[in-house]
Amino acid sequence: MSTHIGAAPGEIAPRVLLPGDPLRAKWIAETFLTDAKCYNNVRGMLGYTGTYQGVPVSVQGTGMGMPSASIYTHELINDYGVQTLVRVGTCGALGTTLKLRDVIAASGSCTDSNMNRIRFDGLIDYAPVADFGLLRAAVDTAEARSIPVTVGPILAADFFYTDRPDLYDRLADYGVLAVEMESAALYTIAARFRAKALTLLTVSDQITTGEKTTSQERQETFAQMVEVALDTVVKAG
Ligand SMILES: O=P(O)(O)O[C@H]1O[C@H](CO)[C@@H](O)[C@H]1O
Ligand SMILES: O=c1cc[nH]c(=O)[nH]1
Repeated sequence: MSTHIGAAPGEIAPRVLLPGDPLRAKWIAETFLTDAKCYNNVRGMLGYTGTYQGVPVSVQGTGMGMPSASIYTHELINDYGVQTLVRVGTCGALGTTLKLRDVIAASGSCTDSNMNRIRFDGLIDYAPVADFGLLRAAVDTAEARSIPVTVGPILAADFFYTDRPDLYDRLADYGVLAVEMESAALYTIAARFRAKALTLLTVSDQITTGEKTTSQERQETFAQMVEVALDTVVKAG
């Protein structure tokens, strides 16, 4: 086992889906995977491995925010040899174009986090980006399933409750689609260790209009995003 994951060697598949919510991990495993077995309950951060279309796939909760997601990403890659990581998260849509339950594929991730400023001594604004093969596979897969997906940059924020909503308006002016809290760390750590990563999101909150989905819906729905993620890891993992 690693410091935060209780799996034995070989119990985690090379392809992993990453929801922030551990109970979404349970729902995904029970709903979409065949013969899913729980391999982790350390800190209640549930992880499962099963098969999808005959291919081994794991699903691991990461918690909320970049420090937590960084721990799971680092250990999955370095302690368990995971090669392909697709986040399946929720987000707040910026601007007015995207609606509740729309699906986004994050081509790149802006961030207000200090993590990469520390990594690069504050001298470089590193640009965390998705793996192109995964992004292309996700777009193809969504098209084959007739699921509309919007591709573009997002913001990975350290704040859920922000004091600076004006910055969200400015980011929307610059084409940033949505805000969530993990993608920049996922993309950066995957790049550092030569793994492949992508973030898929479903709009759970419309920041501009104030519309929201329920916590039950955040935990146990958003099937279209999960189907695209599973097809993507099987096709391009
Ligand atoms: O639904 P998840 O995957 O947790 O993602 C989003 O939801 C949480 C905030 O409610 C943050 O983790 C944010 O990134
Ligand atoms: O507004 C939102 C919704 C989901 N996740 C976030 O980080 N922000």
